[in-house]
Amino acid sequence: MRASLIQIAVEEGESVESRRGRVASLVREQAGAADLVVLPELWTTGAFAYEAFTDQAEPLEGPTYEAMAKAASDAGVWLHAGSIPERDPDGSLYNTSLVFSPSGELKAAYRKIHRFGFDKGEAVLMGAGRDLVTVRLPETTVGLATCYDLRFPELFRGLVDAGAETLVVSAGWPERRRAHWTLLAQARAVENQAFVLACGTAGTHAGVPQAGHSIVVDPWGEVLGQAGPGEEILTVGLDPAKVATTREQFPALKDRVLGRR
Ligand SMILES: O=C(O)CCC(=O)C(=O)O
Repeated sequence: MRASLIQIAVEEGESVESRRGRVASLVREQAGAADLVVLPELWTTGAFAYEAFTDQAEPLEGPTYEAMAKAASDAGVWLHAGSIPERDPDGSLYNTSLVFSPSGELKAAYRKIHRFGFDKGEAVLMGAGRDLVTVRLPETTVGLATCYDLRFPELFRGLVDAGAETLVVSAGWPERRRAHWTLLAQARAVENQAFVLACGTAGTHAGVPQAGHSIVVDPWGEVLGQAGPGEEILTVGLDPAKVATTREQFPALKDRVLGRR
């Protein structure tokens, strides 16, 4: 199985419409190169462009949904389309990730559970998701997480309990905490004996330089590939069977004592 993480630069100089078109083209270019394509968090607005959340919020089946469903089916790939600022029919906002099948059908939507910002930004502007979400691909079961979620190991353990073998993290992680990003991605892979595919953004928006350095880690904690700081497509080959062999050969998950389901 091949996965491409599209680490785009999110900058204010580019309109949301233009970025949406550019990202759709990049997804289409993955036809034949990847089975699964992953995009970052809130790439239409930027994860720190708080004012734009309200201005650019869209219904679940809004313009980003439409463009990404079409890009997935044109390319014939599974597409984790990153997240959008979703406006619920009741008016509240959520940071919602979308996963499309190669025929362009929505297979999963995940509302970010842990909102970032403490008492400001996303934490006050957006509602919190409540549900863990997994989606079955032909070769692996994917568990969904978004950015700040990476700091909460219990979410990932819950996804593993729900059958996840590949953990996809869509993010807009800032450069100033890049060391945490790499460390936590590896930790989540090792402790859950799962692949971690973590896709962030490049560039600077709302005055916050982004970390880039999207990363793919295997169930033994080995880094299969890591992007640099700029815009880049990171394509990595994965052997999905490595989850089962790692869990069989080093069965630490079976030795859980606390919180076991
Ligand atoms: O946890 C962090 O350091 C970054 C989190 C973040 O930027 C986000 O969730 O948008």
